[in-house]
Amino acid sequence: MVILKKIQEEHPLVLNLANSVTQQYVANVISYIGGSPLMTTAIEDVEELLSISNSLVLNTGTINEKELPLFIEAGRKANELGKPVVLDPVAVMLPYRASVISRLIKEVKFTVIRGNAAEIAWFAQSKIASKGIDAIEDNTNSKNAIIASQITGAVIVQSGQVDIITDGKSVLTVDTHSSFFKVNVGAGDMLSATIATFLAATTNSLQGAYEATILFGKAGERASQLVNNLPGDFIPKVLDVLYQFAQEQVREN
Ligand SMILES: Nc1ncnc2c1ncn2[C@@H]1O[C@H](COP(=O)(O)OP(=O)(O)OP(=O)(O)O)[C@@H](O)[C@H]1O
Ligand SMILES: Cc1ncsc1CCO
Ligand SMILES: [Mg+2]
Repeated sequence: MVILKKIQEEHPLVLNLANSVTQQYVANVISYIGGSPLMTTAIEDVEELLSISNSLVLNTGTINEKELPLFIEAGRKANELGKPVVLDPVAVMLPYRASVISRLIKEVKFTVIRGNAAEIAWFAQSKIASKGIDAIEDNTNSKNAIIASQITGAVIVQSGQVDIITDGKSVLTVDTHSSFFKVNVGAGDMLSATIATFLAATTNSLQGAYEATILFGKAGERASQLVNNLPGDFIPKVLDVLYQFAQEQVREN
């Protein structure tokens, strides 16, 4: 895990325009794996913060019309400064959100787009059954992810029972087995932030997204063994295991 080791040496700063539901989990996942999280909602602040950040996450889970200029400004400045940008397009299948993301992707070039099968299908101009933030059909097919990557120019991470990572040419998969990711709200937001932390420590976006997804999946598997068949302790256990994985890298240094 070369990139995880580099994160322990560099403690990259990851700037988040987060949703207002899962911010604490997102901040913690970045911190536990060795990064330094920072959240902002101020357009006045964003240029200064980006100049000291190593990557940016735009999570549109609770975005509104007033906040859209902040998201566009942050994404454009990150592009100008050559900092990687991850998009988490929460429930982009719903009409208002679709209009927001359409405007955002016109102005900002994304390094990685991470979403569930229904969200990624939207970028491929296709459709997968969904309800609100959730994909109902669990698509393990890479077709939409490949098309989405070719249309957007971003590396796509399509999360689900099997995670699919593609740059439109190569397709990598992560097939780990965790009991409680699906029911815990925010696991996807945490994965997006984990990916952004990895991108802050490598210039290889496909490999960075892949290694981040493996790490997160493995933490889920180990956490599943630590919980007593109930979901409430699952995310804290995932965070504990991620911390342990990161500390193993520190000890190896
Ligand atoms: N059916 C499943 N079985 C096992 N793991 C899953 C399953 N679906 C998703 N996951 C895992 O859950 C994590 C989050 O992915 P998911 O697709 O649920 O994101 P999401 O829908 O954006 O979640 P949220 O909106 O709650 O943040 C990933 O690590 C993924 O591998
Ligand atoms: C439940 C929910 N609603 C908007 S964002 C969010 C967290 C999952 O992304
Ligand atoms: Mg989500």
